[in-house]
Amino acid sequence: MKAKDITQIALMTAVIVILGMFPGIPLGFIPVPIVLQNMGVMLAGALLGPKKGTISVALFLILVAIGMPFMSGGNGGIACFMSPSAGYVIAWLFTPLLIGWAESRFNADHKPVLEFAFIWLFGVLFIDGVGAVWLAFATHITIGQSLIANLAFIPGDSIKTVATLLVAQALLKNKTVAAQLQ
Ligand SMILES: O=C(O)CCCC[C@@H]1SC[C@@H]2NC(=O)N[C@@H]21
Repeated sequence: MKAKDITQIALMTAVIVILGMFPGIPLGFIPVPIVLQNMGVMLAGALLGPKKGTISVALFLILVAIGMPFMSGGNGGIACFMSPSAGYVIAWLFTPLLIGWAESRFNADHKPVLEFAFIWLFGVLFIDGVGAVWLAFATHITIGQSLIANLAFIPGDSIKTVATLLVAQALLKNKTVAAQLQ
């Protein structure tokens, strides 16, 4: 791995940390807040691809696991992987892999409609689905109830998908940036 790859990974991890500085918005009816951090995870897949994107999210999760207060609201530590939100956080690790794989396999020229579809499928539906199943077990509600409650995340997460797409498309349009990201 080259120095530029390590720099890109570290920068993406920093972006996810910075997005965690925005406090979560509690929903009240489930113990999972609306956060911005999942947008960083989408961006990791859309910009860095499956390998570097996954490493950047893994690095973020390792920092959280060893106690860095990098989750929304300043949370950190191994408890973050056992809380009612843990399903989402664990799904974050696989999201860049899925988005990056789908993009490189089916959308190498970054057509916006397809890119939106892949980010939404793996950055919204996948994360919210895994998170909902874990949440059901953690809070002793049915999976159906949990899935219905999770619908509350879909509008905001869809807006984050559009924002991710716009940032990724703008950066990849620049030939120098695109060449660096290869
Ligand atoms: O800070 C945490 O403990 C993790 C919060 C996870 C929040 C999830 S990510 C997907 C969905 N969209 C949101 O805005 N919030 C939830």
